[in-house]
Amino acid sequence: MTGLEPFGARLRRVMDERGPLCVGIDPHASLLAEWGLGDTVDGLERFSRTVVEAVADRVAVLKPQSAFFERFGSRGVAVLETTVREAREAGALVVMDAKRGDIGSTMAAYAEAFLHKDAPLFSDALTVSPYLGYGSLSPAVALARESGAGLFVLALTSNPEGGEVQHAVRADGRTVGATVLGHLALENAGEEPLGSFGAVVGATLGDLSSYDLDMGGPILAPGIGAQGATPADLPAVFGRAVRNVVPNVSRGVLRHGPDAVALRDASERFADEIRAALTSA
Ligand SMILES: O=C(O)c1cc(=O)[nH]c(=O)n1[C@@H]1O[C@H](COP(=O)(O)O)[C@@H](O)[C@H]1O
Repeated sequence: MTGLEPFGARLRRVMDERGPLCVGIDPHASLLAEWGLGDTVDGLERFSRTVVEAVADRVAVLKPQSAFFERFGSRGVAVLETTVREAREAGALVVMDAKRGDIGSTMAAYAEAFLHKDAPLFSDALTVSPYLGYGSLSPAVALARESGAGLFVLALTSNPEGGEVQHAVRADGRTVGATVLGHLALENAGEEPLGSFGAVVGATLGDLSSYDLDMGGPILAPGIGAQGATPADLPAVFGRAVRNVVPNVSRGVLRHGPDAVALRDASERFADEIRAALTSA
């Protein structure tokens, strides 16, 4: 299989051209209602298309949250396929937020579903959970390398409950989260200008100076906007690794719809605030 150029290289380029913002496509039932849309497949389709038309030609990354599409069954998944295709055609990279993770042999099938270049849901990268053991992700790592796709592996998540697993200290004295970051550093070794194997680290987490976040790959940083973090927090949370951060905003942008201009303006405001925060870092 001839793959695309590696995800990390493609991501670095689009981040340099457009800035690093990732807008999440999270069609919550409450947002569909606020937009005056039905909680229906038609509403889902109009919501997703509006977001793609408003911002896919200007942000680096769009991140559809699969659950909000799966909720509608096969017709919702069909909308997800169209959303991914149209976002990619407009020049954004698509991170499929499906947070898959399973025993290795099943993980191979999840990888085929999202990371095989001929799959209907092929995406530039996929969020995955390493909490069945990092090694269980090997089939996804292998297929991502072959396709020129990437992974974002949950390391230190934005939700307060995550700490009981991720900050837990192993027998060797390292935390579970640091162990995940260590695995990613090995995957990305020697990859220039940026590796394809990223971590998810919440922008809400405050001081992370005890973690080595500089692992050669991108860091997807959700939590800005609705979860309380701001672009100004990024330098303090991520330190030197801030140059590799892809900050995600979902509801903070989406609540400005359904007007496309208002959505675009909201996304530009976050992009400007992120640029200002990174410049001062
Ligand atoms: O993997 C993710 O994207 C993710 C990881 C995490 O630790 N926290 C987190 O909020 N997310 C996702 O990021 C998005 C955040 O949405 P907002 O809080 O509306 O900006 C949702 O789609 C979450 O599922």
